Parts: sequence; structure tokens; C-alpha cells
Amino acid sequence: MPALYSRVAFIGLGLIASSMALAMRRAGLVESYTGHARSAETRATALDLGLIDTVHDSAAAAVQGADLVVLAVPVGAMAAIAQEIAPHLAHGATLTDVGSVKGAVIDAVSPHLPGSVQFIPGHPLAGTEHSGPAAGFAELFDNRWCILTPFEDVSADAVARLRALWEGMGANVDLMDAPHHDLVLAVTSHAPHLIAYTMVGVADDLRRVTDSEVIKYSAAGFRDFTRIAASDPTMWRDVFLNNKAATLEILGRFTEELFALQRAIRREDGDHLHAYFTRTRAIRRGIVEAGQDTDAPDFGRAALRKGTPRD
Ligand SMILES: NC(=O)c1ccc[n+]([C@@H]2O[C@H](COP(=O)([O-])OP(=O)(O)OC[C@H]3O[C@@H](n4cnc5c(N)ncnc54)[C@H](O)[C@@H]3O)[C@@H](O)[C@H]2O)c1
Ligand SMILES: O=C(O)C(=O)C[C@]1(C(=O)O)C=C[C@@H](O)C=C1
Repeated sequence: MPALYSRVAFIGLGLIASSMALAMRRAGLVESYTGHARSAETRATALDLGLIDTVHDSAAAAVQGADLVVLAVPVGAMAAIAQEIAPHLAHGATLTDVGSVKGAVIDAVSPHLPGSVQFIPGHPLAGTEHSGPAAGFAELFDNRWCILTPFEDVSADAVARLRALWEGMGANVDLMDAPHHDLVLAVTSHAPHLIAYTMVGVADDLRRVTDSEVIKYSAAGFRDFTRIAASDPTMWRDVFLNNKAATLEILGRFTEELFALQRAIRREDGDHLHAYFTRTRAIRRGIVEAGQDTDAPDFGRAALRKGTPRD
């Protein structure tokens, strides 16, 4: 495939930017790679790892001459970066971001941009609990979704080119509007992260009571919570502060359901618990059967097809 862009500039050189650089290089999607990070150590690591060909100590210098600019910093840092780079963006360049929230990023970035720049917000639904340039890997986006939330006045060619880039990096691409994205992600990612943070915090508060048994006897469910709760504090602070309305809406519904389950346990209402868990199991089965959990081992699907002894 011929290269889709001649020069990409990454602003922020962490997990997502480094994975994108590796995935782009794997498929030869871009001719040259440059970037900016605040710390000299991150800049040196990104060069040493061969993620980028050149590096800049200012974002304004990095974007010059780039036909694709990727903002890969925490959501709360997007506004200041956009303001800094706006006068230096190439005429007709595509600007995208990878922030986990879309409405607030659009509000933060759009006002600074010259009319010729094609701003196409994006969000790859793939990540890990690790951060920094050494955390990236080329396969991160394989078979994952990437959501783009462009406004209607953006060039269709620019959207098609960015879509092709994500597909070349292994992702499946969907388009939707930003409020819808933020509500969906509040359910599927933001509220679950807050619940994981809370559960691990509760376990830590109980440390004196449980000694180190929580860690020693960590069952799979809690271990998954601890992995998620190890995610970057700055990134997640910014997600919650910038997707406030949708997250609070979902957490409101969550606490109502939690109280109902709490009451069912207190009243020993087994029928309520059983019916609830039956409904949620059907949801999990739907996800696995649709092939949407790429982490699910094959034996999981086989077991679902056969049914389990306790069905
Ligand atoms: N980690 C995930 O699972 C994941 C998945 C999808 C999208 N995202 C989004 O991608 C973006 C980047 O996340 P990441 O996981 O690559 O983070 P990361 O911590 O690995 O990298 C962030 C980069 O931004 C730089 N940075 C931080 N604050 C800055 C500031 N104020 N000004 C300039 N640079 C700054 C850091 O130095 C680093 O180079 C975030 O907006 C996040 O919401 C993350
Ligand atoms: O697997 C993980 O570590 C993640 O939490 C990744 C995850 C998510 O699936 O919620 C986290 C935030 C991003 O915006 C996208 C992906």
C-alpha cells in the first residue's frame, strides 16, 4: 500500500502514540515520523526505540510541515497544546487526537484552529494500564475499534484517509457524534474504571483487617480490578473531569442497581439475584459469541456452545 501521509507529528509520546508509530511502520502507512514530548528522557527514549525519526522540544516546532498531527496527551492538556500549535499547522493538514473523551476535547481544540485544518477527533478503544514510550506495541489496535467523531463540514476525503490509516493499523473504524461517544464510553469504560479504583481502594482501606491476604488470595475478578486501577492517574483524572455529565448519569444508575442488589441480599431474595445474574450472563455470552472479546480464550466459546453443568 502506498503511504497515506508524508509526515506525521505526534504530540505526546506515550503508550498510544508509540503504539501508533509502530503500527504505522509495520504497514508502511507514513513516510516520516516526528514528535514532541515534554521531558528530554521521553524524547530520547522515543528516538532510541526508533518510534520517530526526529524529535522536537516544542510542539510548535514538531507540527511544522506535517500533513498529519496526532494529539496523544491527557485530555486536560489538549487545549493548551492546540493553542500553541495552531499558528504552525500546515495548510490543509489533518489534526486528530486519541483522547478518551470527545465532547470536551472538541470544545478545547476547535476554537484555536485555522479554517484550512481538517480536525477529525478520534478514540482507539484499546489500551493497557502502562504508560510511556516504551509501553507501546504494534499489535495494540489489531481487531479493536477506533471511533471517529468528525463534524459534517470536514472534508470527506480527509475522513476517508484517516479511516484508511486506522484500518491499516489493524483497527475497525466507526463514526458517531461526540455526545453519543461520551455516553457509550461512560458505560463501557469510564464508570467501570471508577468502580475498579473504588474496589481496590476499599481493599486497601481494609488492609489492617485482612493483612496481606487480599493480595495473596487475589481471585481473578479482583486481579482484573487491580490491573485497571494501576492505570495512569493523570489520564483518568482528566477523563472524569471532562466526561462529567455522562459519567455521573451512569454512576447514578449504577448506585440504584447496587442498592437494589444490596436489598435483595439483605432480604435473601434469591429469585431477584438469580434473575439479575441470568440477564447479565446473557449479555456476556452475546459479546463472546459475536467475537467481540478478542481476549476470550477459545475454550470459553466452546463451553458457551455446549452449555455448562450448572445451566
Ligand atoms: N492508555 C489507554 O488505555 C488509552 C486508550 C485510548 C486512548 N487513550 C488516550 O490517549 C491519550 C494518551 O494516553 P497514553 O495512554 O498514551 O498516555 P501516556 O501517559 O502513556 O502518554 C502521554 C504523553 O503525554 C505527555 N503529556 C502529559 N501531560 C502533558 C502536558 N500537560 N503537556 C504536554 N504533554 C503532556 C506525556 O509526557 C506523555 O508523553 C489520553 O488522552 C488518553 O485518554 C488512552
Ligand atoms: O485495557 C485497558 O487497560 C483499558 O482500560 C483500555 C481502555 C478501556 O477499554 O476502557 C481504557 C481507556 C481508553 O480510552 C480505551 C481503552
